[in-house]
Amino acid sequence: MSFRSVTWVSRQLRSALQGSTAAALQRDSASLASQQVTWSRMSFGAGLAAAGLATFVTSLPQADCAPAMEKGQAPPINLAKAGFAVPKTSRKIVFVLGGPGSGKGTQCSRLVAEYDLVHLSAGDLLRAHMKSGTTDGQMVADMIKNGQIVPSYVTVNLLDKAMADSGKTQFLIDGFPRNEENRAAFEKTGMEPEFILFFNCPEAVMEKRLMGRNEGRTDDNAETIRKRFKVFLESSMPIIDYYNKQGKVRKVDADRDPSTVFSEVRKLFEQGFE
Ligand SMILES: Nc1ncnc2c1ncn2[C@@H]1O[C@H](COP(=O)(O)OP(=O)(O)OP(=O)(O)O)[C@@H](O)[C@H]1O
Ligand SMILES: Nc1ccn([C@@H]2O[C@H](COP(=O)(O)O)[C@@H](O)[C@H]2O)c(=O)n1
Repeated sequence: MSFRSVTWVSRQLRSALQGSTAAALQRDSASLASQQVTWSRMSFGAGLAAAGLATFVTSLPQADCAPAMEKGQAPPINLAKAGFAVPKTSRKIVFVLGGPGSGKGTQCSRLVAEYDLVHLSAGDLLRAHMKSGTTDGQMVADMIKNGQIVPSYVTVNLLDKAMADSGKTQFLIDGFPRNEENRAAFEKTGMEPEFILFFNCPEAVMEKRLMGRNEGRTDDNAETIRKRFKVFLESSMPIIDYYNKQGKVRKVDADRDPSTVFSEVRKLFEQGFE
């Protein structure tokens, strides 16, 4: 099914929006049109009942809808904020894997600009957590500085919470799973990836990129980069092999300029989830 295709859910939602209960949203027909486009791009269904969604949309507080509608955009919809939990099994997940500096984050940013996807970087979540002031936070800071993989209970909890808080259903999970422990812990949650987007890049290219990144990361230095490459080869590559045996890996040659890489990434996403 394609990312852009109009699904049962979006069709049901659209017809619900055209009904009398959507009167408040129909005040601005131009805004409503843009809202329909947005929903039709939310392609593969979340498996949520259309009636429930319609009730939720029409019960959104005006404060949430009005500003976005004035700009001619879709109103922000956060199912979690409205107490509407998305079942874990309805989540559509793509794991984004590749060596350190292969360009995962760069390509994820481009993907979220084009598709209705939430980008969750395991590394970013861990970096935010290390500032939490908890014992775990200090452990995470030490492990990142040494290029080690943080225990899965920390990372999986952070990812699960971020997914739930987003109120969305489609996710790019970048930099996870990094080892067998990560993979097994995620599987236990009942969620599974639709496919794996794998950025293949020579070490020398990745090293040059990381040394030039200049984002103040404690692990972007020659010594830690060496350790991260070792961990990638020894612990992360076997995970890519594992998914490859399941026919789930979509590989991209990442040693090209960002736009060329993205045109290939886009093609792989247009294949949808088979
Ligand atoms: N195709 C590319 N060509 C040249 N430079 C790139 C390309 N893609 C990304 N970069 C640059 O390389 C650096 C690393 O990219 P990015 O942060 O996207 O990699 P990453 O795989 O997410 O890294 P990490 O796993 O360490 O977080 C950044 O400075 C980015 O601007
Ligand atoms: N699943 C993960 C992901 C990351 N880490 C730690 O964070 C560091 C930085 O990760 P990036 O994806 O931002 O490069 C990584 O080297 C690990 O220390 C992790 O433990 N588990």
